[in-house]
Amino acid sequence: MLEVISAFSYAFVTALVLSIAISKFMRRPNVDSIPSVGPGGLLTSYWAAVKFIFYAREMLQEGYTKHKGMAFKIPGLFCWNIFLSGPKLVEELRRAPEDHISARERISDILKPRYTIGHTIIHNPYHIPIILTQLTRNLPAQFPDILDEIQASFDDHLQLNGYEWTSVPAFETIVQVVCRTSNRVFVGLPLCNCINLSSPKLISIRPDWNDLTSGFALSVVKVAITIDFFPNFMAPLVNRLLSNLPKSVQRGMKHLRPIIEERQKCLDEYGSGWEDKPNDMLSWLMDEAQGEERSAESLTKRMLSINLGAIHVCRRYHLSSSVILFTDLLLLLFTGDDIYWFYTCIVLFGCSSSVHQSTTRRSRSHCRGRRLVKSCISEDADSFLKETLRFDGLTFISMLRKAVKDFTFSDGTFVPAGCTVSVASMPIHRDSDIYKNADIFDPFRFSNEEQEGEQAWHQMASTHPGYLPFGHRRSACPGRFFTAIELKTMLAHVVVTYDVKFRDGQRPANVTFGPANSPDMKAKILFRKRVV
Ligand code: HEM
Repeated sequence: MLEVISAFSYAFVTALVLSIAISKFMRRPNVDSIPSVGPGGLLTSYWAAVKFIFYAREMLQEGYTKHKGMAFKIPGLFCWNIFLSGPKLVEELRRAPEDHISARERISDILKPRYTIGHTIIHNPYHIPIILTQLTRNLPAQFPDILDEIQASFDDHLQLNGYEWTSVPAFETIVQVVCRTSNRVFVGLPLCNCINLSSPKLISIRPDWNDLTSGFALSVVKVAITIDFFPNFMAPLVNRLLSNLPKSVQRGMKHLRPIIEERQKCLDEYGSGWEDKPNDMLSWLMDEAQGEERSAESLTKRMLSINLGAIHVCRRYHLSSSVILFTDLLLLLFTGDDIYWFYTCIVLFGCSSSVHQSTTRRSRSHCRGRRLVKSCISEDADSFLKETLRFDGLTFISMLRKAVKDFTFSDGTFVPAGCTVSVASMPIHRDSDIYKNADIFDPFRFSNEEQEGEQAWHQMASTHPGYLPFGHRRSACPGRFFTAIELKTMLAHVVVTYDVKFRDGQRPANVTFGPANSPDMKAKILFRKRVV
């Protein structure tokens, strides 16, 4: 009897999902004039949509090769996905008005902010100019803290025993390091001791706050994905059953409320004359927040959302992050012996391996600190990261948008309201008309003046129609300057401080899901203290 009931439930759920999918499909706008990759019929297009989950790279490459400089489309389960290629269309997409082609609407479709992070985060994004300007401007002042936190968090999470090799999960370790480093800049040391007048005893809030911020991103994404599978009218119910936003906000407020209240007290008392005012994200937010946004609850939601962008967002939704990039970079660096040695020599000893041979142990360790700082800002480190993003792109597409009104590009490509539009960035990054030897990983491609180095866009954080990991111009990632410094410092620290290898010397294969491409999240790497 139980078996019959369970078979019936499966059949019911399958029928429900299929009928929702078919009804959404039937309402897909007509985009017949745009060439398709894969079949486009009522049922066959489902095959193409499923194929895209496993072969996105190949399908995007096929579209790019056949329709370079134009638009092409690939069916999704519920809508047509339109992809653009070529600098002209990329520039037009960037210039398209937000009320026609909207980044906010697309991100709302993806993250369901009404349910997951709060509607106002998307519709009153006052934190974005703060990330872009205040955070970026303060990077030199923040650098000693960034370096200090990176050193401390690697120490804490690797737990090395003398010079023995220790195996750690790469992704989880990097999540912890990025989480701590970002939050050192976002909210300062565990307790803002300069202002906690009522409780001089320092109590570390860090483990729980770290736990919360690193877990928050994942839970937001899970809820958003689940809601996607239900019709709109059921979203509030699904959300109520699954969402832990209220709990997360309460948990976050336990840590942030006392800090916010103390800071507010000092602001009221000293105003602009408050000499010890903390110089961090929380303070900048408090300076700019208006009305209801000033409450501890709203500020906590805002801080959690900034963490969501900074730490790790979702593979499933083609949003990449510092964590995935750094894990990928580590795997690349320590797979290729040549790359590793060349890079190590540059970081430790300047530019050539002959210097490496001749440098004495004493002078090596003496130079270490200085070199570390120097290498963080070196063009080579920058080029290394930029090349990793180009070559092994964490997603195959960029500039995710949704048409909220019909829009026509200058070449006549007509995008009806409701369709999604993105740029096929992976084939652009591997286009040999843009990059010499595009299929070769050349860590110093952008710092080598004879190649792309002479062009204005050789820096990791600069954007260009031929380089799109952060989007392009106006709505490009505001945290890219911060992430560049954070990751270069992490890279230099790892190379200077540790020897790293895989257990069997083999890099585990990347995992792809639709247009998302990430290193194996379960990969383990071995660390040991570098012998000097
Ligand atoms: C390797 C690291 C990172 C990558 C590859 C990355 C990539 C991106 C991309 C592709 C976008 C969308 C741009 C567009 O729509 O055209 C974006 C948006 C965003 N990123 Fe990042 N990001 C990274 C790190 C960060 C960090 C560290 C922060 C915060 C400090 C951050 C905060 C944001 C925010 C708030 C947005 C939304 C901007 C908006 O809606 O206008 N990101 N990022």
